[in-house]
Amino acid sequence: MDRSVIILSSLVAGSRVGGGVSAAVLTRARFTPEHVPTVIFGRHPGLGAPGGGAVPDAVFAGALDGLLAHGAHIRSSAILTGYFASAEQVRAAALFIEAAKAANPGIFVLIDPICGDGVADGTADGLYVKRETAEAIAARLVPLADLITPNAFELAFLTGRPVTDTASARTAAHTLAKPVLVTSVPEGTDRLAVLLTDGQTSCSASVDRLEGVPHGTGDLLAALALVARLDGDTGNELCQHVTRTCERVIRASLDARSHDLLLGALEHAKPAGPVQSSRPVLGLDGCKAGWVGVLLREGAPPELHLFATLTDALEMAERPAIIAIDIPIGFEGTPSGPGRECERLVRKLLKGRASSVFSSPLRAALAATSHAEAIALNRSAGGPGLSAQSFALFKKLREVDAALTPDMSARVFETHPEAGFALLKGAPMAHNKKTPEGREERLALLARHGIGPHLLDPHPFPKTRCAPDDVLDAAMCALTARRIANGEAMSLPPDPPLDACGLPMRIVL
Ligand SMILES: Nc1ncnc2c1ncn2[C@@H]1O[C@H](COP(=O)(O)OP(=O)(O)O)[C@@H](O)[C@H]1O
Ligand SMILES: Cc1ncc(COP(=O)(O)O)c(C=O)c1O
Repeated sequence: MDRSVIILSSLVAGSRVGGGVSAAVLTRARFTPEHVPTVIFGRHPGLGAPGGGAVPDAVFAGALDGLLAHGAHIRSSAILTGYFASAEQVRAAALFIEAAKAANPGIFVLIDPICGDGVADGTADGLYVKRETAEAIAARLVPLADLITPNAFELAFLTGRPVTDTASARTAAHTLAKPVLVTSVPEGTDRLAVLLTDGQTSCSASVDRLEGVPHGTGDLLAALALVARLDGDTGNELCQHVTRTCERVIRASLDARSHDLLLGALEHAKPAGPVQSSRPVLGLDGCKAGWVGVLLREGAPPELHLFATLTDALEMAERPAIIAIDIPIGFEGTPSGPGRECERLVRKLLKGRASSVFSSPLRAALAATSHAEAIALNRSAGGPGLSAQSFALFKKLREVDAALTPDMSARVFETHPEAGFALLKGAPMAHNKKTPEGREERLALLARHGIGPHLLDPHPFPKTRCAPDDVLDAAMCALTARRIANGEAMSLPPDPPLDACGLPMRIVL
């Protein structure tokens, strides 16, 4: 399976709705969209005559046959369906999904049963697609879904039950006997809830009901849910994440007085935020024993952890939502300057302590097994020689590089604790971190930001397993992880280049 996703939905050129929104969200999350349009419109039909028209049924079905012949369904991670122009298109989509599931049982099918909006009383008043199209979606597509994303009206239509609040939404959703993510469930008069239920458990998140919200929010939320699901999120984590991210995009669009959703606000390089800070965050630094971590959780004291491997940290039971790590992520093939761009930018911030920013080796040098070989490989790729200190980190660099994939870049971030301390203080630290004065000034800053001295002082580990400054650095990384989770962090550079493996080369502070 590769990271492609097949989208069967509208193509609305001028408005941020339909399959175009799904494709944009997936692209930002580094999936490759394969979009078969059901209609080609110039603008959203709600804004006036949309122009264009439906893709003829035979053309649509023919394109699906072509995709099957091309093996797209075998390579793809998921199929996402949305807006359909006819019942015949729905039937063709159902046959396509059946064939895809037969060939690739792991393929994930998300059905967004787009058919109407309005009073969710279980009747057909409020359908904006033809009734037979809506009925075909209910009869043919819903049974094939791994996740369904109706709004309150659509859930009521699919189940014949009124949906007036989260309790009635839950009852209606249970009758579908499938995981359902219901959007726009009224919660009193001034809030809207998103409810996720899988038959056994359910969870919800809610937002203020806002005026003048652009079209396309349902498409945005469904695509975000698909990305989250493919990245392994489930339950409350998924529900909170998609609701908050959708809210952020809506608010950014309203702030900019845009009639369309401003998808730039998604900024995949940055994490979703402001997220529920109840999700734990982890700061990590390499140490002799492996990795030392400081875990921050809302309402609980900070915790120290030692991990033998990075994978142990990534998979720890607390499942930190954001992990900030003091180790380079992403390597250049040929040098863009002295070190990666992010390292040059951080050096500028750290006048006086710029030597603490190490220049990463080039990717080719990572394979070296001796210092001499590392120097030779780095030079033959066009880079400078490498210090013994830098070669000493190679084992850790390789471990991180092997463990991370591009889809983890919304969870795992490279940071630089010296720059983090400088940001907290407003100036670079006065003393080297290995001196008693340097330790004192760092402990004091950490204590002021909620990581009290008792956790870190006296040094809690044998020095043969973890050095005192490693723990301070991990604590600083944890504070940065919390800034990232709260949407307060900055990425250097803001729009980072990707390395050959698709990893963003950035330092986040
Ligand atoms: N008026 C609004 N105020 C605040 N959030 C909204 C509003 N409209 C939509 N949203 C958010 O977008 C989500 C999806 O929008 P929704 O209108 O339900 O999709 P659809 O386009 O399928 O009808 C909602 O669950 C909610 O989180
Ligand atoms: C062509 C078309 N019309 C209407 C809609 C419904 O959009 P909304 O619920 O945002 O008004 C969609 C959503 O994808 C669409 O693609």
